[in-house]
Amino acid sequence: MSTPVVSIAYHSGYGHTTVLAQAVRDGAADAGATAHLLRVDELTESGWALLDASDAIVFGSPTYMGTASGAFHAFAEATSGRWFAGAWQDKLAAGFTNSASKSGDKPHTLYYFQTLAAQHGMHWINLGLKPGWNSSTSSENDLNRLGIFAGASAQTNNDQGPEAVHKADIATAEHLGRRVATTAHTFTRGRTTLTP
Ligand SMILES: Cc1cc2nc3c(=O)[nH]c(=O)nc-3n(C[C@H](O)[C@H](O)[C@H](O)COP(=O)(O)O)c2cc1C
Repeated sequence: MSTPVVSIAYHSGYGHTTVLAQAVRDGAADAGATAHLLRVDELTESGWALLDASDAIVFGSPTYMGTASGAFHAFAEATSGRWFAGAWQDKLAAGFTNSASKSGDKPHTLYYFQTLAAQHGMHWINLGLKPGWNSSTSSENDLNRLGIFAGASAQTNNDQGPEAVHKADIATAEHLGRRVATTAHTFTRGRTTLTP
């Protein structure tokens, strides 16, 4: 049985989103995937080769000015050669983001990732969690405490460092990593049965 490969392609300006990227990686590894952590602003040829060989690519970026960071957008533009070649067609995709405000327009960053994935013909994996922290009996320690379905989201105060990333948001990112790895297992096994 082949082990699915999950790559996390992310940017982080000040380290907060790196904490989430590591959590996605840990969740994917916990669910039996080979997981690679790749900064999109430091991608080498071997990094691109890892992305090309991945079953799933998880996009991650802080939310800057209501969308992904400039560094992430530069990476997205650099994937256009893969778009022309259809190189990432039928890979799995998912995403995560972090911002300072509770909303901060961060769903838009995830919708942007969804659009990027769709342009490549990739299959989007959503978070698969009910919203937390939305009733009198729930708490900010709930998984998916920010109530966003498209991917994993985090809110970190703008006057605190990466150590302040909320534990519930880290757990939510780990959940996403496990979900991507589990789905990748299903896809890779399914493809094996379909290939003569
Ligand atoms: C240029 C810039 C733009 C930002 N825009 C937003 C924004 O639109 N919404 C928001 O809530 N926070 C915004 N922030 C705050 C960051 O999202 C927040 O500090 C985040 O934790 C940074 O993650 P990082 O450490 O991975 O770079 C912005 C920060 C910067 C530097």
